[in-house]
Amino acid sequence: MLTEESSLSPKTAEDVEIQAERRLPVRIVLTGFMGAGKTTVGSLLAKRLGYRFIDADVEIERETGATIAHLFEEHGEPWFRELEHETIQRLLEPEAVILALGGGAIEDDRTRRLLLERNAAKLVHLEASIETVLRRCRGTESVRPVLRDTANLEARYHKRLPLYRLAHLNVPVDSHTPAGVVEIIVERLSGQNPSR
Ligand SMILES: Nc1ncnc2c1ncn2[C@@H]1O[C@H](COP(=O)(O)OP(=O)(O)OP(=O)(O)O)[C@@H](O)[C@H]1O
Ligand SMILES: O=C(O)C1=C[C@@H](O)[C@@H](O)[C@H](O)C1
Ligand SMILES: [Mg+2]
Repeated sequence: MLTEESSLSPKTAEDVEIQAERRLPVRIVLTGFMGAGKTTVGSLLAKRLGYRFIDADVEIERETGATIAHLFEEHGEPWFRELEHETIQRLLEPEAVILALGGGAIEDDRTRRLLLERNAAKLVHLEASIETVLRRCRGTESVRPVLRDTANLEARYHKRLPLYRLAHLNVPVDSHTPAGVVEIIVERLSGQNPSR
């Protein structure tokens, strides 16, 4: 005779996967250096899970009616970080959301606290090497103003790395396709393959 537990337990590998995916966090936030793939992977991950995808950079541009490059030039980076913090706080209110952060959001103390201490979301770091970042972002200086500061770019990368690594989950991305990165995130966050 089946015990209550065994009759309720999942029977197929597909059932196991569906149950595990139901345990996924209601908000997943992607962080990482410019070019790590936050926008690309975030949009795919949202489709995969049926969540809404939001890109903080795109929201800031939409709400201000100005490009990020213009905001940096006109108001400077500290002003931008303040606006970015307020925007992220607001964007984290709804559930079933994948939020791609701007590459520098992690530098702001209040943003880090919001992401790491309040348990509102799972923070996922897409970790790309400096070589990958430079290759993927080549020629995009007009839309990524921080790239123009070439003298400080490597130092910025190394200053940010330990901050990104505070994330709940770190995923090395250099040798994975965007779809591959999505599968790793789903597996890890649903506990299907926690050791990877
Ligand atoms: N896993 C990947 N493999 C190969 N190319 C990738 C991968 N992920 C992203 N790319 C490519 O790298 C470039 C940068 O990706 P994307 O814009 O998603 O990065 P980002 O982290 O959102 O950058 P930013 O911080 O500037 O917004 C794009 O051309 C994208 O197609
Ligand atoms: O790395 C950074 O500091 C930035 C990355 C982009 O996503 C934008 O948020 C902006 O260009 C700043
Ligand atoms: Mg992006």
